[in-house]
Amino acid sequence: MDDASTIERDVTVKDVKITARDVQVYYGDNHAIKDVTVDILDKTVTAFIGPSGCGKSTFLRCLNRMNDTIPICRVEGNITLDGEDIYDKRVDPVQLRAKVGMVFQKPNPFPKSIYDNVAYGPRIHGLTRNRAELDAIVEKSLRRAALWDEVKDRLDAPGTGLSGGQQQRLCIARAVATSPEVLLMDEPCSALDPIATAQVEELIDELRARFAVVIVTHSMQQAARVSQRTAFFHLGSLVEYGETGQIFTNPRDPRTESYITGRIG
Ligand SMILES: Nc1ncnc2c1ncn2[C@@H]1O[C@H](COP(=O)(O)OP(=O)(O)OP(=O)(O)O)[C@@H](O)[C@H]1O
Repeated sequence: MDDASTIERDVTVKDVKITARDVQVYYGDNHAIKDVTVDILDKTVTAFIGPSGCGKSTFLRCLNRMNDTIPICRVEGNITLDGEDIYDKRVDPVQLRAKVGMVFQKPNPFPKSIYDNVAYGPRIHGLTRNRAELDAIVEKSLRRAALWDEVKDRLDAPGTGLSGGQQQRLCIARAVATSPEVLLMDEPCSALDPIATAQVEELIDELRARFAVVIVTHSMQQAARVSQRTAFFHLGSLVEYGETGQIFTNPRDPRTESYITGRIG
């Protein structure tokens, strides 16, 4: 076996966190995701890019069963997390979402204190035995979200009183507080100014030391800056998936090339 195939084999065996096989998603009669098969790697940032309406968010939501909450939405195919079928009847979607956390486009802190926003998940999942343990998780999560220094003196203040960028980092702290294994981010910077965007991008890079991160983004510059792997979607299909540098410098499919050079989208 040559070196290249050894490397490829190492990646597929050791580092795959999520597998998707022949995934179809329908909203009523609208076939929104067609035959998507992909392996998402652990400790890697994967970017989903593609023109508006191509299905990026829909596919992202399949990975923690958020589509279950949309009555007309139907998901077919197979998706596993660490080899376990996440659509198995025995899987509790609420538990799954603690393992596969999500951060949305618009920062959406609960109308609670900064502390309670972060403590919410550990409380409902019973992750701590006493206040000291909860305090420790809140501090660790806020540190991981690069927000601790800015809020440590006002943990009782409302989360909604923070700036947009701080609110988004609070939502990231809330998501990491349940010790997820995967973090899904749906255009997490689209409501942020350039400084807050840069902070969140830096944070994403740090988060990948611990988690698999999947980010939907409209910004190709952002995908190039933060991700190691990129998936290009078009009209509900996964057209091309590979190492980010290769996708942006040497795309194999003409549709990918048209998108990254600005001819479609
Ligand atoms: N809640 C929903 N109910 C019905 N149809 C939906 C719903 N969400 C998405 N769709 C449809 O599914 C298709 C894919 O939409 P989706 O939002 O996943 O694309 P996207 O690539 O994330 O788009 P954008 O970049 O504009 O956010 C579209 O045809 C859209 O109209």
